[in-house]
Amino acid sequence: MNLIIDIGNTVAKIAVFKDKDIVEVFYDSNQTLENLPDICAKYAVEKAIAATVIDLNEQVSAQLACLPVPLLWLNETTSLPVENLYETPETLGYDRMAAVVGACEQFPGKDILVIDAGTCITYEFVDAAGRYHGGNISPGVQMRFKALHELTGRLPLVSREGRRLPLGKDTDTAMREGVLKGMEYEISGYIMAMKHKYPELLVFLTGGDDFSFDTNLKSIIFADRFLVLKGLNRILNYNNDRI
Ligand SMILES: Nc1ncnc2c1ncn2[C@@H]1O[C@H](COP(=O)(O)OP(=O)(O)O)[C@@H](O)[C@H]1O
Ligand SMILES: CC(C)(COP(=O)(O)O)[C@@H](O)C(=O)NCCC(=O)O
Ligand SMILES: [K+]
Repeated sequence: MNLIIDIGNTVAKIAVFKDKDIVEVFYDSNQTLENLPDICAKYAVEKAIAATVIDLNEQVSAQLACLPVPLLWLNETTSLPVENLYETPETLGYDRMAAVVGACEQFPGKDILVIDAGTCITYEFVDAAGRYHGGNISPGVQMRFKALHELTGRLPLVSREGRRLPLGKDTDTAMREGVLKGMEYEISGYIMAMKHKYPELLVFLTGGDDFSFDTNLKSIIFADRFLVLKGLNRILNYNNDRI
């Protein structure tokens, strides 16, 4: 079995895979990886892969250093089943690459836009020949709400849940709709622009912040919450002989 560890800016995701299939997924603190000992005790793990977009504290580094199985760190030196055209592979967040690999595995030979809505929203493009062209980074939903509150004198911290109106009638509804509609327009804008350039485009939506919105583009959109984990699993299997 494979142990997959994806350490994000907000949450760590840990999964166990058997071949290509997810057996179980855990959400954990990125400061403690509390569930890791139990997971290792529960499953006959043979090898592991980890990707992180944060600097790990001593506790987490030590936990990973003493895993009882070989551990592959995903970084710019890792062999990948796609070609990486990012000009600074050493600064790339490898959760982005994992999502791309996960998408290519499901639809090889397709032009794909991957949208990952987590702490940040990332947009990645990989072409039908398996070349990752790069992509864009914008603020995630919680970050938008937090920025409006923290960088102004009078705006409260508004939560995503609550009354929605097409045009705000008070501060709460104005801010909620401003953030959520802004994200929806941003996401559908990317999809439309890329679809214009690549008519056969497929789109994957992933990340912890669920997004379903009205669009006539629905038929080309696949939602897959576990795309990064699946991509990491694919990369681990791809590197089987190298770890
Ligand atoms: N079970 C869960 N545990 C933690 N966060 C969750 C969960 N389900 C949904 N979320 C949402 O997912 C967001 C984190 O998304 P994620 O893609 O994991 O971020 P990152 O990779 O940047 O850490 C949180 O801001 C939260 O709103
Ligand atoms: C863009 C990100 C902050 C996204 O992180 P996440 O929302 O998944 O926690 C992360 O991939 C990152 O720190 N990237 C480094 C910069 C780059 O990819 O070029
Ligand atoms: K993200």
